[in-house]
Formats: sequence, C-alpha cells, structure tokens
Amino acid sequence: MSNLLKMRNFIEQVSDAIASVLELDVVITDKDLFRVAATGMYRNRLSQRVNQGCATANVIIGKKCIVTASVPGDICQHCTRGGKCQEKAHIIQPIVVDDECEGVIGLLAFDERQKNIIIKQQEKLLLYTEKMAALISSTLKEQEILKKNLLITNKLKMTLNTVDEGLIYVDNKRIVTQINEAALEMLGIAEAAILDREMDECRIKRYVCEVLNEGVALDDREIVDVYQGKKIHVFITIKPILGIDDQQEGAVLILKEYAKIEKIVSNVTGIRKAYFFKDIIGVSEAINEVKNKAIKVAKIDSTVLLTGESGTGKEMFAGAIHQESHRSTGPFISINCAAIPETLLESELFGYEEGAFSGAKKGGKPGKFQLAHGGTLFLDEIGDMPLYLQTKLLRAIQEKTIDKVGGTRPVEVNVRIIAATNKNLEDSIAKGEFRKDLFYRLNVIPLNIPPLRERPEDIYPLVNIFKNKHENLLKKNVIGFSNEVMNIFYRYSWPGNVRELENVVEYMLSLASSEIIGSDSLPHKLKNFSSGYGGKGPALLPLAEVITKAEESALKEAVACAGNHLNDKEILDLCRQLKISRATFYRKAKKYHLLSL
Ligand SMILES: Nc1ncnc2c1ncn2[C@@H]1O[C@H](COP(=O)(O)OP(=O)(O)OP(=O)(O)O)[C@@H](O)[C@H]1O
Repeated sequence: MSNLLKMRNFIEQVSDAIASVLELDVVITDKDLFRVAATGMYRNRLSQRVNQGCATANVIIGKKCIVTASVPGDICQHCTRGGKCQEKAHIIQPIVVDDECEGVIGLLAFDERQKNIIIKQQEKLLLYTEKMAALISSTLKEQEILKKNLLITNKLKMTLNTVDEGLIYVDNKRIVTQINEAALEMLGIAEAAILDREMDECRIKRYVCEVLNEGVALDDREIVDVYQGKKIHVFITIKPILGIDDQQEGAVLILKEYAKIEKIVSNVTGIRKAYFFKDIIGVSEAINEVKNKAIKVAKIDSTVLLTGESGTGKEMFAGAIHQESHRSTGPFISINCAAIPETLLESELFGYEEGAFSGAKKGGKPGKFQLAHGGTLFLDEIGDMPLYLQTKLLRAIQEKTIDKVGGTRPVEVNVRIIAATNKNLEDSIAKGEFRKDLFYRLNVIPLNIPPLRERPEDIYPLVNIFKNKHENLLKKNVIGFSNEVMNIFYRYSWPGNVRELENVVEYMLSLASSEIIGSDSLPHKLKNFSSGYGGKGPALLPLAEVITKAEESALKEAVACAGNHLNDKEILDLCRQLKISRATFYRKAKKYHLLSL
C-alpha cells in the first residue's frame, strides 16, 4: 500500500480544500498510479489506475510539474486513451519526499470555463499546488518519523522487559516516565500505581534527589526497606540522563535484586555462607540429639547422608559439620544436583578439559570436586542425580580420583562428601532410580532432621531469632507476636519447615505497624488456617498449655545460651537475669529436664 493511500483521509481533505478554493477539479494519484482522492468526474473512479503513458505517469517518472493548456498536448502522445480523454487542460504537480515521487496533485479542467481559469491564473495555480504538494510531502515525512519512533519505542520497551534488572526512568521532577516489568515485580506494585507519579519510596527518593541535584551518578547502593507493604532488598545504581544539549533530562534507576545476585555468586562459586552449630537454633530433644550426633561425627572423615524434609536445615548441618571438622580451613563447596540441567551436571561436578565439547572454555574448567579439594563437597538433592552420573560419583568416592569430561588421566581428589536429600532413597532404589551400592557408600553416617511440626518447642526460639534478624534489617521495633499468632504457629503443620517459618516471620514484620504483631498480618494460607480458630479447624490449645510451652522454650533457650553444663555461680546468674528464685529454677529444671540437656 502506498504512503498516500495510508493517509487517505488526510489526502481527501486536502483535495476537497483545493477544489473549493480554486473552482477546479482535483485528483490526487499515488506512485502506483491509483487515484487516492478526487473531486468532480473522477470521484466515482477512485481506486482505479490511470493509464500508463498518461501525463500523470510521466510526472511521476520525471518528478517535474507540467502544465497542459490544451489537452491533448505533447505529453499525452503515449497515453493509451488517445483522443478519448475528457480533460480540456491540467496542471500536474509532483509530491516529492526525499527525492522520491510519492504521487501527484492534478488540477483538472473539464469545460471551457475551467480551462480559462488554468490558462489565466497559471502562475498563481502553480505556486498554490507547489505549496499543497509540499504540505503533503512534509506530512508524509512526519508520519515516517513517527513510525520510526514508534518502532524504536517498541523495541526499547521489549528490551526493557527482557532484562533481569529493574529499570525506572524519572524526569527532573522525579516523575516516573517509564518502568519495566522486573522493577514492578521487585517493588511489588502495578504499573498504574507508579507510572506518571512521583517516585515516593523514601530511600530510593532520597538517592534520586541526590543524583538529580548533584548531577553525579551513584553506584550499587544497598537498600533494605519496605515499599507498599513488600520488603525490598536491592542494589541500586542511578545515572543522570543528559539531553541533546547536555541538559539534564532526568535519571535512570537500575535495580538489582540482592537474592538473585547472592544466588548467582553461590551457584558459580559453589561457596556458601559459613554455618556453625551455634547457628542451628532449637531446644527440642529431637534437634539436640541430631546436633550432638553431628558434632561427634564432624571429627571423623566419613561420608554423611542428611535426610529430612525441605527447609529443615540440612544445608546448615552440612556447613556446621564442615566447620567443626579438621577440614574447616579447607573449602566448603556445595552443588544442588536438582537445580543444574542434566547436561551440565557432569562437567559442573567433574570439570572438563579444553576442547572437550563445542563451547568448552580455553584451558578447561575445574569441577566442584576439584574446587573442594582438601575440604568438603556438599551434594544437595542427591536423590535427583541421574543414574549414569551416580556410577561416576560412586567411582570417585571409592577411588578418590575423578575423570574430567574429555580428560585422559584420572585426577586425585581429597574430599569429604556430605550428601542430602528430602526423598526416601530406599523407595528410589526400589523404583530403580537410585543405585543401591551408592546409597550404602553415602549412608555411612545417616542423620535425619525431624520436621518442625514434630518439634514445636523449637518454634518459640526460632521465631525470636528470626524476629531479631529481620527487625534489624527492616529497621522495625517490634516486641513480639500476639498469643493468637503464637497459638496458630504451634498448631500449623509447617510443610516448608523452618524456611517457611522464617519467611512468615519476615513477611509479618514487613507488614507490622504495631509493637505486637497480630493475626491481621498473617499470610493468606495461615489466615485461612486461623479462620478455623475456635470453629471448624483444630481445637484451640488451653491457655495453660500455651503458657507452659512458652515457659519451657524460654527456659531451654536461656540454659542453652548460658552453655548447658552450668555451675552454681552460672545458675545464680541465670536466676538473677530471669528474675526467679533458685528454688523455682530447680523446680522448673526438673519439670522440663533442663539440666540434662
Ligand atoms: N535450626 C535452625 N535454626 C536456624 N535457622 C534454620 C534452622 N533450620 C533451618 N533454618 C533456616 O531455614 C532455611 C532453610 O535451611 P536449609 O537450606 O539448611 O534447609 P534444607 O533442609 O537444606 O532445605 P532444602 O532441602 O530445601 O535444600 C535457611 O534459611 C536456614 O537459615
């Protein structure tokens, strides 16, 4: 479709305007020889093609205006209509855009009166049609520029929405002019609630003001805050945007999510945060039993298999065992066998030699086994390892050597293996998904971490620890959770275990507006759970039982913090802090088996 045809409405308006001013008929024809707009005789011949070789076609080729005072003139000699043309005279003006003829404006005379107008007012008409052709030409150009701009904007929008970083553009008044999907997700906000409005998140606003006032970029500032009820933890870079004349036009904000950066660093290096046994919180007999056993086995170099539901703390235990072992000065390298695509897992674990496959790095790459040399290798989600790699892993454990992908000689490695799974490996063996011999190799020392619902005494100290941790991060001042909330915590089944509990505490703290956090801040699924409170749901615990549980947890935690094996002076000190008598302490110690911990 020609450019003139695309703007048919506008072209029709121009042709009507010319005709009404000049008392002549007008036809506007595009470069494909189609009549786009016309008045008079040609109005009912719109969208028809004019003859090849006619005056119009000649002007389109020659890009020069012609005046024929009496049709047929010289220019008509090749026209296929010959003497049948009804035109008596015409002026045909080309519409030229960037040296390309897009079409013509034709002023036509069909009778003697109109013919006289053309003859007598030729100069004036030429000037007028020239101006009209220029008007159409500039409008066509504007349309072209508009189309290009629209395309650039669309490409930009698509690019903005494919990047992982959050991007926000603000003008000099801090009004958000553009925001991508990643930024909306990080801020937990809908586009309509932020676009064309002032950037009002207080910490971000402060930094934006700084950049706009001083005109100097700001790099990777860490922000931990609550924005519209959602916790945000990001690194922010803000750069001023300069216009064509070097005037500041606003700023661009680049947000990188902390959790994503942490995950990338830990995935690439395999290095995890160091955990110690003191970080593993819990006062229940069950958790202390596992802890005590783990402390003992840390000293020997045997392979450990940690089992337990997701979020029970298997990775914490693996890290703590490493720190307590004679390998603590060596590396602790972790790999999640379920998170890495099967095709990459082998080279991630065992490394590869140069040229092992297309895309292999020059000089090859060491695998996690080699990186863990002299330390501990934590194989998380071992139950998801494909069978062919299980065979290779078994050989590495038995022979203490690994075969790199594309390698010709085995490489010696000195590594302690700790594996973990939330699957029942015996079931996997029965289904033929896990090698029995590997299972026995890994299961030298089995440690099972019980789910949180089986050790409710741990809930209170865990809630306390997480409250303190996130209270500081979120800069909130909270005393604690209401009895109703604690009661729900005790009765809920925690399918996501300690991880879920921590997430719930963090969520509730970010919403907290009072010192005691009530059930109104509970996340949806716990709120639903609480709607059964006293109704259809599980029965309420008697108040006395809640108090007893809280007292037991608080005392066990206090004794554990003081060091478990307390002498007389330490017990006296503890009683003073707890503001209870020695007799009361010993009575409760007996009741809750405090001193046998
Ligand atoms: N006893 C505990 N004391 C303090 N924090 C804990 C405890 N147990 C688990 N956590 C916390 O819960 C989260 C999950 O722990 P971890 O990753 O060790 O669990 P996991 O069993 O390895 O989970 P997955 O099977 O999903 O990998 C972590 O944030 C950890 O800090």
